[in-house]
Amino acid sequence: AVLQAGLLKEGMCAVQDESAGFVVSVVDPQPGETIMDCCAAPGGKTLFMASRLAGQGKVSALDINKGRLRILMEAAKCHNLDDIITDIHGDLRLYAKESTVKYDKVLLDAPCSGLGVLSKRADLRWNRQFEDLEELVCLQDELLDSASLCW
Ligand SMILES: C[S@@+](CC[C@H](N)C(=O)[O-])C[C@H]1O[C@@H](n2cnc3c(N)ncnc32)[C@H](O)[C@@H]1O
Repeated sequence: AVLQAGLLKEGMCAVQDESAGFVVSVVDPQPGETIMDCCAAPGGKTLFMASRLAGQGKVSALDINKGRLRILMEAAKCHNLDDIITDIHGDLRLYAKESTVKYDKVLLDAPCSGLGVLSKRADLRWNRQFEDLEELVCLQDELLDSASLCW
C-alpha cells in the first residue's frame, strides 16, 4: 500500500533497518545542533537525523564516493531536507586534517566487513579474505581518529 500510494517516491516516508534507526536515537539530534555525518552516503541516517532537527540546525554529510553522495542529496531534496543537509565530497582523513570546523555531534558509520548481515549478503561468505579485514580494521582506526577531530 505504501508503494502503491507513492509515499516513498514523494518523500513522505522512508524504509530503514531498526538497527540503523537505533543509531540515530543514540545521537539524539536536537533542534539547533550541528552534526557531522562522517561516512554518510547513501544517507539513511543523515536523512533521519536531519528530520529530527525540526528545521533548525545542520547536518554535514561527508563521503568519499561522489555517486553515492549524489543519491543522498537527491533523497534530501525529495524529503525537503536539502536546506538542512550540506554535502561534502572528500576523504574524511584529509578533511579532518584541513578543516577547523567543530560540530556539536559526530556520527561515524565507517565501512564494515558486512559479516554481521550474512543472512542478507550470503555472497560475503566467499568474497571476504582475511587480508581485506586487516585493511578494513586499519581504515576504521584512521577514520575513528579523524572523526574525533571534528568534535
Ligand atoms: C557503511 S557505509 C555508510 C552508510 C550510511 N551511513 C547510511 O546510513 O546510509 C560507509 C561509507 O563510507 C564511505 N567511505 C569509505 N572510506 C571513506 C573515507 N576515507 N572518507 C569518507 N568516506 C568514506 C563509503 O563511500 C561508504 O559510503
